[in-house]
Amino acid sequence: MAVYTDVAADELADFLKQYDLGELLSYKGIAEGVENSNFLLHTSAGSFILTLYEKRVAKNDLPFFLALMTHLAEHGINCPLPVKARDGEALRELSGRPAAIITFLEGMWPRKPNVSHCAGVGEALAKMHLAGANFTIKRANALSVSGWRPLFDAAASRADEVQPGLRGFLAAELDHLSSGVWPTDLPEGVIHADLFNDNVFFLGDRLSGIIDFTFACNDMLAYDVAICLNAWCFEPDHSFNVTKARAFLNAYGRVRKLTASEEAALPLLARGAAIRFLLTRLVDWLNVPPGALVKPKDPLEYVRKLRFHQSVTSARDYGLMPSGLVA
Ligand SMILES: Nc1ncnc2c1ncn2[C@@H]1O[C@H](COP(=O)(O)OP(=O)(O)O)[C@@H](O)[C@H]1O
Ligand SMILES: N[C@@H](CCOP(=O)(O)O)C(=O)O
Repeated sequence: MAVYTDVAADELADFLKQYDLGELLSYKGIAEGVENSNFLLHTSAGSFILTLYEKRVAKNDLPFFLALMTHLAEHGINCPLPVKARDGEALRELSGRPAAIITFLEGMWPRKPNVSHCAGVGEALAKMHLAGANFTIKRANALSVSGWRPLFDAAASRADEVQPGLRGFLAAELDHLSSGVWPTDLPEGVIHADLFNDNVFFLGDRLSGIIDFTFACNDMLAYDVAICLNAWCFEPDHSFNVTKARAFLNAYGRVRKLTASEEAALPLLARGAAIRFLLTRLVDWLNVPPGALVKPKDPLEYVRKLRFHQSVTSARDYGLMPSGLVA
């Protein structure tokens, strides 16, 4: 459960007086997520999600996330909407943390994603990329290449406790990715940057919405594709499932076709995406705050994924044909 900061019932009832959300009927901490503290609220006006933003979220970035959700919702993407208080502001403070209430989205995230889920995600990601095209607020990706070294430095001295040799493995990969090979000329736009299965809701097999924009930023669109290849196209035993990758890439390409340069860069972008999640997971694994109700995610899952991407020689290995057509 990710609840780093608890909220007392009377404090929450007071907080809600700033909104037109009626009376608080019940609330509970949400047993999922690792980044922020989330609560499910039931009020006489309906169900809502209250988020208290924690460690990795800079307060200055919150207007970006909240405005982005509003923008995407206005452009046909089903995502939560920030709820404004009576003064017109959605961003507030609670228990010493920046806080916001967003609308509740119906659906369930898939515990065992199948090929059809992967296709749904490909289509939704491409639609989100197109919908974000005219969003004017900018936010740099704090967790791109230059953000990885500080994470490595924070974890390096204890990395070998998690797996012998991990420190050297990470150092070599970081050296490679920061040696000038990282692409700089691919199409950019607003990316979600964390579109994992617990951030995509389905009703049956139909994708019903996307949540959790707290890593969203401006970066290469194909980097978002690479993140999803990591998050959606491996099996529980960490073997790569090319059928899922093909379904995902095919569905993405039907909405927004990847350029030849984006396709060629996919193996490298997938390595970058793998080390990014490996590093944040490793830091979190080694630093669980005392008393926090959180289940840190396994960093070693990403060692295996990264090794796979290191063995990839072209986007063909992800199910793409050289022409850009899908097999
Ligand atoms: N708008 C929403 N509607 C319904 N459930 C939500 C919503 N936002 C978050 N949740 C629930 O809370 C969990 C954690 O949210 P998430 O945003 O992923 O956490 P974190 O802030 O830690 O990244 C989700 O897996 C989901 O169960
Ligand atoms: N997706 C990240 C963890 C952060 O995401 P959350 O939405 O589960 O809080 C990972 O898998 O490492």
